[in-house]
Amino acid sequence: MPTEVEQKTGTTSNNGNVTPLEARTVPSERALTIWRSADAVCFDVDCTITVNDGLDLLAEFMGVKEEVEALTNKAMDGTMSLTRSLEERLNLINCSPDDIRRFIKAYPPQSRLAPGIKELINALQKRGVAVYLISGGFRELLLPIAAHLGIPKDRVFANRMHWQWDDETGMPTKLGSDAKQQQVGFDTSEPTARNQGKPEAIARIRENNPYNTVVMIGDGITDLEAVQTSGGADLFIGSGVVVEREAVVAEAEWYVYDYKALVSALSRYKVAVLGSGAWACAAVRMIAQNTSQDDPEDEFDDDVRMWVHQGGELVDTINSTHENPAYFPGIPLGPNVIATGNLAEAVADADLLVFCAPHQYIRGICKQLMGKVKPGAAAISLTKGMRVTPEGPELISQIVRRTLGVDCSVLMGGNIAEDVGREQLSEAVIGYYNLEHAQRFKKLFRRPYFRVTLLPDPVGAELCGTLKNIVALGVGMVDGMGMGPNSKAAVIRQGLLEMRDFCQALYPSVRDDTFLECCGVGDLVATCIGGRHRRVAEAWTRSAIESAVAGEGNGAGRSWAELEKELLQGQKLQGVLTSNEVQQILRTRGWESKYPLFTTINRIVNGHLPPHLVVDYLEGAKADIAVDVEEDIVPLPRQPASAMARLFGQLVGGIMQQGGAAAGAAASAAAGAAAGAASNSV
Ligand SMILES: NC(=O)c1ccc[n+]([C@@H]2O[C@H](COP(=O)([O-])OP(=O)(O)OC[C@H]3O[C@@H](n4cnc5c(N)ncnc54)[C@H](O)[C@@H]3O)[C@@H](O)[C@H]2O)c1
Ligand SMILES: O=P(O)(O)OC[C@H](O)CO
Repeated sequence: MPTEVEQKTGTTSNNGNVTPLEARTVPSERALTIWRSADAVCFDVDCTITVNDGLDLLAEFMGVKEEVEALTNKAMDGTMSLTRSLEERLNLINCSPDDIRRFIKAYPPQSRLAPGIKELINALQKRGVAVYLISGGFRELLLPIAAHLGIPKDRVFANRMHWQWDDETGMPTKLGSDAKQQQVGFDTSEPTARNQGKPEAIARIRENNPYNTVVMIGDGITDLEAVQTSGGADLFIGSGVVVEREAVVAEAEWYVYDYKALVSALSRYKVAVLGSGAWACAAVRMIAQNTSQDDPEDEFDDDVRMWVHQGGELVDTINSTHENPAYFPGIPLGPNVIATGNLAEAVADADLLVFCAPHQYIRGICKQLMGKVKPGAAAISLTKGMRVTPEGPELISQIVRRTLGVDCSVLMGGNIAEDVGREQLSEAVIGYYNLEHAQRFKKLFRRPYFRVTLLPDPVGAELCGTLKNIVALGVGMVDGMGMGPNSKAAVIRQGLLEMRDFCQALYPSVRDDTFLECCGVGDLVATCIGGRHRRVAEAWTRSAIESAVAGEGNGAGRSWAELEKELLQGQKLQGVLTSNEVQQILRTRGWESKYPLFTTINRIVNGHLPPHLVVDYLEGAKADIAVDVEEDIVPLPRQPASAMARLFGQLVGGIMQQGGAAAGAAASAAAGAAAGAASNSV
């Protein structure tokens, strides 16, 4: 086998042929897909044994080596018709059945198998792939090889010798002493007896078997024909394991010097999910359903590894009960989900990486993964959030790409984890740069209840998933004040508008129609109806009002951290952090007034304005609030300033005096006044 250097420089290989510069040893995606989905693989016998289909060796055995070899090469190089070359070779060899028996005894198949061929055929057969031998050689010489490789006789396509029958003994024999008269001939009606015979043999195989995908592997020009004729093979793989032919190297879509390359390309994609929260569990469940499913392509390894941040007991519980009681109780993940607390172990050998942890941890996870990810792996991020650095914003998929050097798509949509776990209809898009990776991920995620479409706007999709969390906080505030659907719809509409403007201001390539997709308006509506951000923001607002009414805690109510812990029980509330991150961008770019809803929500979240102003966001954004940019970029915001809290308390007190249950309506009316007061007092 030539070394990599020899291949690249076009030097002479060990068999005397010149290796072309462009040896196609790296399969195209097309070739890989066909190879992995093959129902039948046909081998030319020449590339399964170290000496040309036995005929050359038989020639040596019969003492006519050089003459026969020359004829073989003429047929292989296409300079002589196959039929003629066979006739002439057979005439020269001129053997009897007894000669063949002696020959096979002298050269048993196991002594001349090509390196790695048995392992390759075993691997194919283990996968349920039908293996054939198709050869321009002779059945009489090939059947022992087929038997040794575990290939049934009826899967051997080759020529058949004709024998003369001895009048005396009734046994097949050769005649007389004159070589010319001893010719036994062969059956020229077999397709393999002529050029174009291999595609014809494959067409026959296809006629008699329901194969969708057939691959031909060989080292000669007649093998290459298998793919150049309609009805023949879907893919030709050139083999340089035994002999390398320039014409074949030049034409083969994929060329191998070692059968190990084919065995390893057969192996299925291994999947690792990084995260074990509710959405990670819903995702791993879908993935595990798909990888364990019997599908014709069978592209994925059944087992799916899931990294569990907590490790320890939770890992053991998941592996023994196949459930994650901490984040996804009552919903089975699947017996083929294998949890591990070891990040490196989770990604070892993984071809497909699914990132699904809260956004604030992704950078740390990636740092730990540097140098541990398989080269050529592809990633997808399900995480909603972004990072803001002094240099500007960085999306989660960008962090993955930058730190690990792998392609990273995103999967976004209105996907409340528990609903997906209950197999209720949900939609998602895969935003992608690399279409082939996106298609593979689509196969990994799509389920009858989970519709996945591809969207060539990865940035738009990811930012939508990030920004909707801010709007959901606003909707939760509206709920917390007891306001109805009209007010929520108004906040949602303005939120969608600001989401679009913000995305396109930062990334002008983001498409308008992305906002009408399930990652845009779909996710926004789902989160604002049933998400945790809405729920926690509602509780936060109610608590603030109650505390103000009771005159306790300076009207501050309970903190976000406290409510996150109590209501989400380990799940993370990313929207508060995202609001601060987005606000830093708005502030540093002087865009706050262009995004009045985002700005007002951020000021409310941080206690600079009362919640009522969420429905009067134009006023909220006008308030002249001095904030320390650096100080604001903290994981959880500080409590309201005491001056603000007092103001908030007075305001709510006034509202409550106006009519108890009607407080919500009154609150919105009072919001304008509050904004003015707030701007004066902070
Ligand atoms: N929950 C949903 O319905 C849903 C739906 C769609 C998208 N998402 C997004 O998916 C991502 C993950 O959400 P989720 O619901 O799976 O999890 P989550 O947001 O509820 O967070 C819990 C997970 O965070 C992990 N965690 C806690 N501390 C950690 C640390 N220091 N380092 C690393 N991991 C840590 C926990 O182990 C647990 O797996 C988020 O970005 C979220 O916005 C969530
Ligand atoms: O529960 P939330 O608010 O984090 O939203 C969950 C998902 O992002 C909805 O698609």
